[in-house]
Amino acid sequence: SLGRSSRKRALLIIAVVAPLSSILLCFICSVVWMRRRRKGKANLNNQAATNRPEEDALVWRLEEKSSEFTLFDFSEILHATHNFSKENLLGRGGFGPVYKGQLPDEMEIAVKRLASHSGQGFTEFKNEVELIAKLQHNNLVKLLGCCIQGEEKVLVYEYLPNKSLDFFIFDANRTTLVDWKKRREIIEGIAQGLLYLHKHSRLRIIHRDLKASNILLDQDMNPKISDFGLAKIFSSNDIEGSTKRVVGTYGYMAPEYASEGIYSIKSDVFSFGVLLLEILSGKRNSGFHQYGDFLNLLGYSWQLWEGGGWLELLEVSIVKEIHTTEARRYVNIALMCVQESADDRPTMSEVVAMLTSESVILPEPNHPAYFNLRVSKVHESTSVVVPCSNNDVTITEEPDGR
Ligand SMILES: Nc1ncnc2c1ncn2[C@@H]1O[C@H](COP(=O)(O)OP(=O)(O)OP(=O)(O)O)[C@@H](O)[C@H]1O
Repeated sequence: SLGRSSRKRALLIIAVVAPLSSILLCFICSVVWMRRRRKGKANLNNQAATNRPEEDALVWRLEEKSSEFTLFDFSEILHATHNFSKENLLGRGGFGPVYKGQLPDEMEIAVKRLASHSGQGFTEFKNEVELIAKLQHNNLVKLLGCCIQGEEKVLVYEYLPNKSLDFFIFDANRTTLVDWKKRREIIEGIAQGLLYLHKHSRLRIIHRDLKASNILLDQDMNPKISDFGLAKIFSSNDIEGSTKRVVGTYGYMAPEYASEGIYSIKSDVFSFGVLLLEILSGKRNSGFHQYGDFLNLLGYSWQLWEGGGWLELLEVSIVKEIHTTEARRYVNIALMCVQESADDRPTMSEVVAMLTSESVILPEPNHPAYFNLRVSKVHESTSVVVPCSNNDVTITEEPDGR
């Protein structure tokens, strides 16, 4: 009877294990099949790609460089986004709409469809693809792949479910969802992401459009810097550039970049400083808001700093959570970042050191001339591209409404 019962048990185990292992086998086969299919499609896609040499070269380079990078077929993108349906629309940026999508393996994605009328479309797209494909950091949005087919240029990113930072910090109903502890983690995450771009990635990258709407939040509210289409690659000796076409966002641009088109890692530091003031205060630097005598947050912050009333700058919900010494330190760091002279601003390595160690002594920030400015026409928080002569100050017009 002992033998019979162990035979029974063996039969029972076989009855349970056999179907399970065949399900597992089917699953592995279908994953392999899907991968092969995608690779095959990518190759077909390459052959079918337009004959423009620039595009061909891009496709070739992508294939060679990054094995994790997927070249999607346009039909896959259409399927994932329900034909770019309204329901899937996440929002519109300076270079086109962004849609939520889902791949056949249920992975959620964000699909950025480059507007065909974007003046700098292909170049911006090409930069973005080339740059992000190489970057790996916890505080950067991951680019999963792209699709180039005829006039269609599409970027596929990991989907981040918690929207962007501006959605929380500038809305009185949501601002309490990000307490001081979370804000501190967000500030440090952004600083680490930017430091990686400036220093620790293989390339030197200047973001050029850092702002609250370009900070996306994952399921744990960790910050991820997005939108690298405007960034530039620099060789290790080249830390500054100049352009006749200023690309950035009103309110976040360093004075030398806005007026002369000069950008450097220090113009990113300026934008970081503005962002830091916004996170501390819950107020936008530019917009229709008026802060005392000043039409922007920078002037207002300087006024409070010099009068010793900087505690007033802080968002009311965080005032009770933050120690006065720590609050002063953060305002001090922010004001150092937005100093008028790029040379006076700290590097992101220094910023990270100041943020993470209380033993780092902070110098007093220099009083900038724009403290006295009454900026009257700066009012948008959307990326703009403005032609810029190296002699003229161009931030005088309102950007086009979209
Ligand atoms: N990876 C993503 N996951 C989830 N939502 C995203 C993702 N990327 C972008 N979005 C959302 O799509 C919208 C448009 O984003 P996009 O980056 O194109 O423009 P923006 O940052 O709002 O503006 P601009 O182009 O002026 O910088 C935003 O609401 C953003 O939150």
